[in-house]
Amino acid sequence: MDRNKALGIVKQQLTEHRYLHTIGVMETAIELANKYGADPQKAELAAIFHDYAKFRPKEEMKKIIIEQNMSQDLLVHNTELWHAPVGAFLVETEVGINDHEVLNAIKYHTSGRMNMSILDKVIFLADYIEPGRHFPGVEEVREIAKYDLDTALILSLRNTIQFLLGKTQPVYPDTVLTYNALLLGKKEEKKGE
Ligand SMILES: Nc1ncnc2c1ncn2[C@@H]1O[C@H](COP(=O)(O)OP(=O)(O)O)[C@@H](O)[C@H]1O
Ligand SMILES: [Fe+2]
Repeated sequence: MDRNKALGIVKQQLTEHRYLHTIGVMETAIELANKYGADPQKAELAAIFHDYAKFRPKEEMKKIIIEQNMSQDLLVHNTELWHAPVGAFLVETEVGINDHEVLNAIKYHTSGRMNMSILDKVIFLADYIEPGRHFPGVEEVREIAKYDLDTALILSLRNTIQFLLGKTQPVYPDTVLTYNALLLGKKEEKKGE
C-alpha cells in the first residue's frame, strides 16, 4: 500500500496530535530500518498503522481481546496496552494488510515480546524516540539508538518499567521478559567478545 493511501486511512482514526506522532514514528522507523537492516517499506507501513486502534472504545477492544482469544491477562492490565494487539487485528480485518511481520510489529509495539524481530524492535523504538517525544530519559535513548539498537531498547524498557513501578502500577509481564531477554543476550554477546 502506498504511503499516501495508508496515511489517508489512518488519519481518520487519529487526533491531529496523534497523527503528527505517527508521522514522527514513520520517519524515525524508516531511518532505523535502513540503519539496522529491517525492510524500510514494512517499517513505513507498520509505523503508519501502529496506533490505528489508539482511540477505539475500550468496550470494543475488550470484546475483540476476548473473541479473538488474545492473551486474556491483558484484560486485567493497563488498558493502554490494548491498542497494540487489537490494532494489529483491525489493521488486518479492516485495512486488509496481511503481512505478518508488519502485523507483529504493530501487535508488540507497546509490550515488546521475547525474540523480537528487527522490525519489531525498530517500531518499538521509533515509537519511543520520535522527535515529538520529550519525556525524561528520551534524549539518552535517542543518542544510543544511533549506534546500538538493543541497548537503546533495553534502556527504553527499563525506563518504562521504572515509570510503572514509580506509580506502583502492575507491569504487564511480557515487557519484563523482553527486557531480561535483551539484557541477558547482550551479556552473552559481551562474553563472546
Ligand atoms: N508492561 C507494561 N505494563 C503496563 N503498562 C505499560 C507497559 N508497557 C507500556 N505500558 C504503558 O503503555 C503506554 C505507552 O503506550 P505506547 O503504545 O508504548 O505509546 P503511545 O501509545 O504513547 O504511542 C504508557 O502509558 C505505558 O506506561
Ligand atoms: Fe505510538
